Amino acid sequence: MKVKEHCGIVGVYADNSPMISYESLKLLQHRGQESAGITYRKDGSLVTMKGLGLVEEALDPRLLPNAKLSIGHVRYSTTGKGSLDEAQPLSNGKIAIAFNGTITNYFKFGTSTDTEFILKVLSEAPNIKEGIRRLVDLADGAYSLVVLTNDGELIGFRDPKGFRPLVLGKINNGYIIASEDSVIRQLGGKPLRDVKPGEMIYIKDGEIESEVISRDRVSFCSFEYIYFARPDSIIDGVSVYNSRIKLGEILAENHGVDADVVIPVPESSIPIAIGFSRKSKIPMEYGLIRTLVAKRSFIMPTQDKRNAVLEEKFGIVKSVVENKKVIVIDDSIVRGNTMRKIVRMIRDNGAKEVHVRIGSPKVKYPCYMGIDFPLSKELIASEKDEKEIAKYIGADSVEFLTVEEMIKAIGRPDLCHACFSGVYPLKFSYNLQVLESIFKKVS
Ligand SMILES: O=P(O)(O)OC[C@H]1O[C@H](OP(=O)(O)OP(=O)(O)O)[C@H](O)[C@@H]1O
Ligand SMILES: NC(=O)CC[C@H](N)C(=O)O
Ligand code: SF4
Ligand SMILES: [Mg+2]
Repeated sequence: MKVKEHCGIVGVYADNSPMISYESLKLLQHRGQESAGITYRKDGSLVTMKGLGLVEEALDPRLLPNAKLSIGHVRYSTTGKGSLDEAQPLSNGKIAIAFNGTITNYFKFGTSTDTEFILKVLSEAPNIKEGIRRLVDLADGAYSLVVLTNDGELIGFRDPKGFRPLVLGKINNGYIIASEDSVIRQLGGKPLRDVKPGEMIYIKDGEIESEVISRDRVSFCSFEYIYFARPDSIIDGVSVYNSRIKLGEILAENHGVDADVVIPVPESSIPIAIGFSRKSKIPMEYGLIRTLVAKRSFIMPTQDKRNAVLEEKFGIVKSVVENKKVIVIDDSIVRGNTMRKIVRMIRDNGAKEVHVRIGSPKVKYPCYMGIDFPLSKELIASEKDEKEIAKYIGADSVEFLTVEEMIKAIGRPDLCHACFSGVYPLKFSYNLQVLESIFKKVS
C-alpha cells in the first residue's frame, strides 16, 4: 500500500549485545527501511551509530565493539522528515530511546518529533522509572519503547493500550526485548512472553524487574496481523500466519466468485490466498513473481519512489492467467497503485476476467497510532464504493472483508480498527481534521 510500516526495535543485555542488536535489526527490516541505528554502552558512556537506508547500508558491523548493553532501531517515520538527525536511537548522552509507534498528542508539547518528546519527558524526570510514569500520564497513542541509560539500565515498555507488539526473551545467558518473537527465535534465543500493555521491564546488572504502570482497554493494531508483522510471529498468543489463513477463508466463504485460479500478490497476502484457495477449492497458482530487488512499496516516502518500486517489483507467469477467470488476492488496498498495475498486467497477459478480493476492510481513515497512512483523500476507499474502486483499478469486481469478519478471523476482540471504522480508541479527544493537517506529509 505503501503505507509505511511501523518501526522495529530491539534492546539487549547479553554478551556481544551490539552484534545481537545488529542481527536483530536485519531480521526486523520489514518494519522500517528509512534508517537504522544502534546505541551501545561502553565504559559508562552511550555511543550511537546510525545511517540512512537499509541496515546493511546504514551500519558497519565491524565498528561494533563487544559490550553488554545496546538498543537498536529500524525506522519508517510517522512524524518529522525521516532525516539522519531524527533517526533513532535518539540519545542525549545519558538516555537513548528506540521507539515504535506515534504519540498522537506530541504536537501539544512543542517538539518537532514524537521521539524528541519522549526523550524530553524522560530527561526531565529524576530517574528513568519516574520518567516512564510521567510519559504514561502525558502521552496518548502508541508507544512500544526500549530505553538505555548511561547508568546501565535497560527498559522495555509497551503503552497501556498495547497498540504495538513487544516481546521479552532470553539470549546468550542474558535478555532481549524485541518487536517480534520470530526474530528472537531466529537468533537462537527463547521468547519468554509478550510485554504486557502498560508494563515496564527494567533490567540492571542482569536482574530483571517488572511493573504494570497503568492499565487501559487494550486496542492492538489489526494491521499488524493483516500486513506488517512477519507471518512467523506470534503476537499476544495469536499466530500472524493463522490469522492470515483465516482472513482468506472468511473472504472465500462470504465473498466468493466463480473462477479458475487464485493468485496472491506477494508478499504479505500469500497466507490469505492459501486460506481463500483451501476454502473455495479453486487452485492457487504463483502467477505474480516478486523480484528480488523489491522493497515494500507502501513504505516509500514519495509517489515517484512508490511507482519505481512497483515497476521492478512484479513479474507475471502468462500461462497461469491466459484465458482464465482470475481471482487476485491482496491483504489491503490503500492508494490502489499496486492493484491497478497488477490488474492491467493480468489483463495484458490474456485473462478473461479479473476479480479482486481483499483480506481486510476498506481503509478509509488515516492512522495516528504508528502507521503513516496517506491523507484521507489519497485513500482510494475513503470516498469510492466497491463498484467505483473496481472501475478505477480495472477489475470486473472487488470485495473487501467487513470489520466484523476481520475481527472474527484474527480471533481477538481487543483490536484497533480505526483506519477501517473511523473509531479511534484514543485516551483524549481530537478534532480529526486538525490531526490530519498536523500529521500530513508531503508525498
Ligand atoms: O494500494 P496501494 O497503495 O498500492 O497499497 C497496497 C499494497 O501495499 C502493500 O504491499 P507492499 O508493497 O508495501 O509490501 P509487501 O510486498 O510486503 O506486500 C500491501 O500488501 C498491498 O500490496
Ligand atoms: N513507525 C514508527 O514507529 C515511527 C516512530 C516515530 N513516530 C518516528 O517517526 O520515528
Ligand atoms: S488505525 Fe489501523 S493501522 Fe493504525 S493502529 Fe489502528 S488498526 Fe493499526
Ligand atoms: Mg503487498
